[in-house]
Amino acid sequence: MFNQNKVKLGIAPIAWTNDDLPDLGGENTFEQCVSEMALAGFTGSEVGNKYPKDIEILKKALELRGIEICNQWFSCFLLTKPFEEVEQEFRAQLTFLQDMGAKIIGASEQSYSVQGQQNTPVFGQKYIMDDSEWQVLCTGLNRLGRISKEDYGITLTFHHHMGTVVQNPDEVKRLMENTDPEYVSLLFDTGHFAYCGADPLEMAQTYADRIRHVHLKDIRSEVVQKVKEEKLSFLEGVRLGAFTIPGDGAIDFDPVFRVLEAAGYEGYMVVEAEQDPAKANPFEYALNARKFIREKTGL
Ligand SMILES: O=C1C[C@@H](O)[C@H](O)[C@@H](O)C1=O
Ligand SMILES: [Co+2]
Repeated sequence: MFNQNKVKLGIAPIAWTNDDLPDLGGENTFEQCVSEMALAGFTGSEVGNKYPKDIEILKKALELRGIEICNQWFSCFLLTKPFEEVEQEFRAQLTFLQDMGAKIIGASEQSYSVQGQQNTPVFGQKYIMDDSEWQVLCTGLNRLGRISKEDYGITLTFHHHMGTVVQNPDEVKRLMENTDPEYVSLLFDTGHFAYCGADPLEMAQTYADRIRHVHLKDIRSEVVQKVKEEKLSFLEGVRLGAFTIPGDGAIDFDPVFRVLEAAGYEGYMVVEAEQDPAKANPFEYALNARKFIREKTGL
């Protein structure tokens, strides 16, 4: 059994409004989004573009609904920007997260990423780092992780992601082996592992002791196959429904939950299932995801 007091459930606003494809759910308001998250039984949220920039307004809106910010995506450009520039942006985001009471920051290396390019195929076009770039990335992440831990009390988790320099299992392995567990943890995203052809269960088993944040997303295999065959971009795949909520796709979540449970996982598990809200009603899917997690974990 998961420890009911130590494991919390969140959901990402990306199912209501997709920041990478703003026409998806552009009509959904911030208030609708956070109200439906709470109604569906979630207590945590990540941060979307529609969230109020005024921190007091944001805090009040979340408090009214019993929701807290549990993580926010951070785009690192360690390979292509001076470290000091990355550090400055990182500290600004950490200041916000600390103010919001969050304990996690989810970093992704976005240098050379094709994830946001509408017309670049996501399979076969990703950038491969050379040895010196690996060195820059791992050293930079260790430095950022130390800053977030020691100056802000926030854990840096690294988000492996389709179309980025750290996508495949061998890349995640190299990153984990060459970063300090004290400063760099793993943001385990079931959907991104399954999408690139990795086994989320094997990844959970391998990195159980490094996982400090979880994104629960499922994939529709036939859509991922189409993305591969027709050389589509990551975002075209999102529009077509490559991702969905846990329990609605190809991933067997049961053994994954058992591995996290056995490892004594503590922290947030966040449903993150970006798809077209016109086809997949976000409130309905949030309710279904919550029900699925309750049935599989008792949480
Ligand atoms: O954590 C994430 C943040 C999104 O912006 C991203 O594209 C999505 O796929 C994801 O896993
Ligand atoms: Co994710």
